[in-house]
Amino acid sequence: MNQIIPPTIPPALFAERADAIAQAAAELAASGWTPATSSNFSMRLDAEHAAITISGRDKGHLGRDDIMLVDMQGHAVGTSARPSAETELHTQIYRRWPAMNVVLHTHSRTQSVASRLFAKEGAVRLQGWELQKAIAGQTTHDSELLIPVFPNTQHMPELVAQVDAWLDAGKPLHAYLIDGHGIYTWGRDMAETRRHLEALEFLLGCELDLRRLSA
Ligand SMILES: CSC[C@@H](O)[C@@H](O)C(=O)COP(=O)(O)O
Ligand SMILES: [Zn+2]
Repeated sequence: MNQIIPPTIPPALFAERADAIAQAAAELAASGWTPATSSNFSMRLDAEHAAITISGRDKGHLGRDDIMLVDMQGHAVGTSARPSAETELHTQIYRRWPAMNVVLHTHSRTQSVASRLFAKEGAVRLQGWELQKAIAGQTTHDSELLIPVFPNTQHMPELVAQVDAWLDAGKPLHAYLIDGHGIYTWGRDMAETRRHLEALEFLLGCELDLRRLSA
């Protein structure tokens, strides 16, 4: 893949972010959270650009050549490669929150099953779990942490509009599920975003267990 890097972006920065994405993706894939080329990952490079996975690549075996540049409207920059089909969901996060620098999207079995089970209720309501405090800004297990479940669609502007509507209603958002699809979460850096993803995977698994055991 021939990636031309704009002069305002240090090539070493792109390489560092691409390596960080590839490493995180390999670890998440090893956990079985990225089956069959699913999932996508990105990191902000500056106010105008993000590095993101090229569409359709095996997320367990990414190299620098599998990561490309996009602008904050989700358009490819300096390459004819095709960015993730879900790029607009990443750039929406970067546009809305200048402090957010990483977006991770995975398709684990737990995330997928939870998204279907809780779709009718429109959200997973997390309360009483100590691990809620792994989410930035959450200080107690007593708070209610809502993870919305948005209907799936192949038309990204519809998904973007659903997320915008949630945020424009003033509701807090740290992550969302897409029905029958997977989870999106984000953070200020890779470590924080991985922590969010791991905590949510654990919490969704606990909620599924509770439903199963109380059935
Ligand atoms: C392989 S099915 C999953 C895809 O449709 C999509 O949801 C996904 O997560 C990966 O798409 P991609 O375009 O590779 O970023
Ligand atoms: Zn997906």
